[in-house]
Amino acid sequence: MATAVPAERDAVAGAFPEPAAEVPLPAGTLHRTGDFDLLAVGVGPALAAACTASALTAAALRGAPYDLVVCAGIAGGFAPDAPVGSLVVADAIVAADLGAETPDGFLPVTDLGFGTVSHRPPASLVRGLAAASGAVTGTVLTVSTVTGTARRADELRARHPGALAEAMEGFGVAEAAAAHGTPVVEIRAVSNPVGPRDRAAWRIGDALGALTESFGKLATALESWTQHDRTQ
Ligand SMILES: O=C(O)c1cccc(C(=O)CC[C@H]2O[C@@H](n3cnc4c(=O)[nH]cnc43)[C@H](O)[C@@H]2O)c1
Repeated sequence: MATAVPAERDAVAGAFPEPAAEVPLPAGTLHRTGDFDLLAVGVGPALAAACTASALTAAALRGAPYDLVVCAGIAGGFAPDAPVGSLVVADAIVAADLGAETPDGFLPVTDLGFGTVSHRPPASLVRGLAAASGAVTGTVLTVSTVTGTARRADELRARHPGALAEAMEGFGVAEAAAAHGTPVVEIRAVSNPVGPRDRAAWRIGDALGALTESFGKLATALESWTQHDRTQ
C-alpha cells in the first residue's frame, strides 16, 4: 500500500493488530503488517511513481511480486457527493492536469498523441471494497497543484463529471503499477472540500481516523480479492 506521508501510512497500519516489521528498501522503509506492505512514497505524482516503481521492482527481484497496489490517503472531496469525513474508492484514477492549455481550453496529453491519462481499477475489487466499507465510488483526480478556488473546482468537475475527490499521488502510483502489470486501486478519506482555500476547514485528524477505521473493514475484502476473486 502506498501512502504519501508517514502519518497516512501509520493511520492504515493502525487498523492491524500486530506491530509492523520494518524492511529497508532503496526508496524508503517498508512497514510489513499481516499480508500487507505499507510504504510512504512521498507527495506528488512523480515521487510517488518513482518510489512505487522501486518497491515493485525490489519485490519482483526477490521473487515475491505484489498481487495488487493500493494507493491510500487523505484527499479533497467534491461537494456534495464526497463530504469531509467520507471515504472514496476510485473506479477511475485520472491525471487531471497532464496536457496542454490552449485558447479553446485544456487538452489531455492523449489528445496530443502521448501516453495515458486514466487507469481503471478492477470493477469487482471496487465493488467489494465499497460494499465492505460503505465508501462511495467514482473518479479520483490526480493533480500537481491543490485546487484553491471555486473556479478551478468548477472547471475540474465540468471536465470530469464523475469526479468525487482530488489528491496528488494516485496517477503516479497507478503508472508504476501498470508498468509492472499489477492491478491498482485508490482509496481516499476526505479531509477537506475541493474549492476555495480554507485551512480552518481541514479535518486531517478525522480523515486519518477514518482511514484507520475503514482499513479494519477493507483488509478482508482486499485479501479476499487477491486470493479468490481476481476478476474484472
Ligand atoms: O495549502 C493548501 O491549501 C492545501 C490544501 C489541501 C491539501 C494541502 C496539502 O498540502 C496536502 C497534500 C497531500 O494531501 C492530499 N490532499 C489532501 N487534500 C487535498 C486536496 O484538496 N487536493 C489535493 N491533494 C490533497 C494529497 O494527496 C497530498 O498527499 C494543502
